[in-house]
Amino acid sequence: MAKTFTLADVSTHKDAENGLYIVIDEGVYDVTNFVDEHPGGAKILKRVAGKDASKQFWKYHNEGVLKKYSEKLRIGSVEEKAKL
Ligand code: HEM
Repeated sequence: MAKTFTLADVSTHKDAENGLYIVIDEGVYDVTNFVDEHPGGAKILKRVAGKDASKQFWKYHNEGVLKKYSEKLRIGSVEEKAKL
């Protein structure tokens, strides 16, 4: 969890081969193994892989969802954002 990523690092993880990472606020989440169980569907998650999906995430979920899944999916923080 202590790992820090740049947005450029995250952007290289946008397909099954390299894994699917998404950014929500200052957190980086590895959703590679979660896409197929995502209640909102795999397609919508794959579309934002490698990107900052904070805006989309907060449109459809609340804090409770993030808390519940953080332990399983969060792999680190975004370097640029951690400094803000
Ligand atoms: C770590 C990332 C994510 C997790 C853990 C997650 C988890 C969930 C869960 C548990 C639900 C079921 C509804 C609920 O309990 O609120 C859901 C629904 C949904 N999610 Fe996600 N989600 C993630 C990212 C995203 C992103 C990035 C998008 C959009 C690009 C998205 C779009 C949706 C949509 C459209 C629904 C259905 C909402 C509805 O039926 O009203 N999700 N997600």
